[in-house]
Amino acid sequence: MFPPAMDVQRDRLFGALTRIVWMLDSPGSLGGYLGQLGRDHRKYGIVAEHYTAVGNALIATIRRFAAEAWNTEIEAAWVAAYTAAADLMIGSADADAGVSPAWWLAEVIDHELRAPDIAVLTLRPGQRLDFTPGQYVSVQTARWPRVWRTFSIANAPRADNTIKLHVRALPGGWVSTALARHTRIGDQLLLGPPVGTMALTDSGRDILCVAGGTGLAPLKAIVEQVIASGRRPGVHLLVGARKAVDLYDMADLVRMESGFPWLRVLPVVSEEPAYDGMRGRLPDVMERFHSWAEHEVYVCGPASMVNETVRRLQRAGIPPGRIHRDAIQGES
Ligand SMILES: NC(=O)C1=CN([C@@H]2O[C@H](COP(=O)(O)OP(=O)(O)OC[C@H]3O[C@@H](n4cnc5c(N)ncnc54)[C@H](O)[C@@H]3O)[C@@H](O)[C@H]2O)C=CC1
Repeated sequence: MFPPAMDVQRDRLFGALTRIVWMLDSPGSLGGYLGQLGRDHRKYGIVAEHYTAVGNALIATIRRFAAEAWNTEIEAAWVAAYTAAADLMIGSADADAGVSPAWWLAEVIDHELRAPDIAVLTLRPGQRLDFTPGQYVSVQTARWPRVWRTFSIANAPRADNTIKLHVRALPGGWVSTALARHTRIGDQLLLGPPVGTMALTDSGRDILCVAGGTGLAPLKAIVEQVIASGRRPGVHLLVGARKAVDLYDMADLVRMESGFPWLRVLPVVSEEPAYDGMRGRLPDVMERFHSWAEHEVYVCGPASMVNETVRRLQRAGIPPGRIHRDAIQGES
């Protein structure tokens, strides 16, 4: 079910276990997370019996390495936690099976290399793909069977069911390089179900979006949704790139801006002293530019940039509930 190189899969399993243990005290969020995880696992062909096999192997492994720390009480706690998690995943996979495919076949209908390493792909899934702006999908290419990598959907839902992905070819990134450099119009890709919890809230507040690199994708989808909603909040979209040549979506963003006067798009370049526009690192520019104390804020990009930006927003007194980010597994 999984690719020969298991590094990413192992990280994901460990990440999921860690998250389950941390979230045991908040069953509501744990249920939402495991529900998505269960639906997402359908694309591997996983069925209920596999959960029993994995649970037995997992608990045997922990027992062995825990050595003297292990006792019947701990074993019972692990079995209860694993069983509850597996039941939630199986239940949501079963419910999903009645209404949605396990994966989608999607045709590449457009492929533009917008910067030396960045491509924007337009895909047409063969079946209806319902999603919420801000969500992401896992993608598999024919070049790398069973290797899935996640990319955010970069548009709000469209009548023709097409979606766009923003892909930077990373050094050593199998899927990202295949998508950016070796994929052509007419190729078929596999998509997993849309997942992720970053979504537009209904607060009516003005909005700040801070986008680093291709982290622009889900934020552009959210801004499109604001525009389509008919609401008129003020929206500031800070778009960061290291070099001006990496501002790969400006033509589209400027078009959006001219059609929606409440939107201001602010490109920021961090590593090109001669750049004739706003220069600096995103968290610094964000602080310099304005006070965002009353805004709803959405942040996406490299993990270090997101962490730093969120830290500064919290320091400025913005409550955590108004800061929206998503943990997305990047290419490795
Ligand atoms: N392609 C997609 O659909 C999505 C991608 N992402 C993530 O977004 C990231 C995008 O990466 P690249 O385009 O390569 O971005 P990049 O490395 O070129 O950086 C983009 C911007 O972030 C700033 N930045 C980078 N590190 C920073 C730090 N430590 N502190 C402050 N600012 C920093 C840069 O100055 C620049 O403005 C990846 O980590 C990817 O996993 C997240 C969601 C969706």
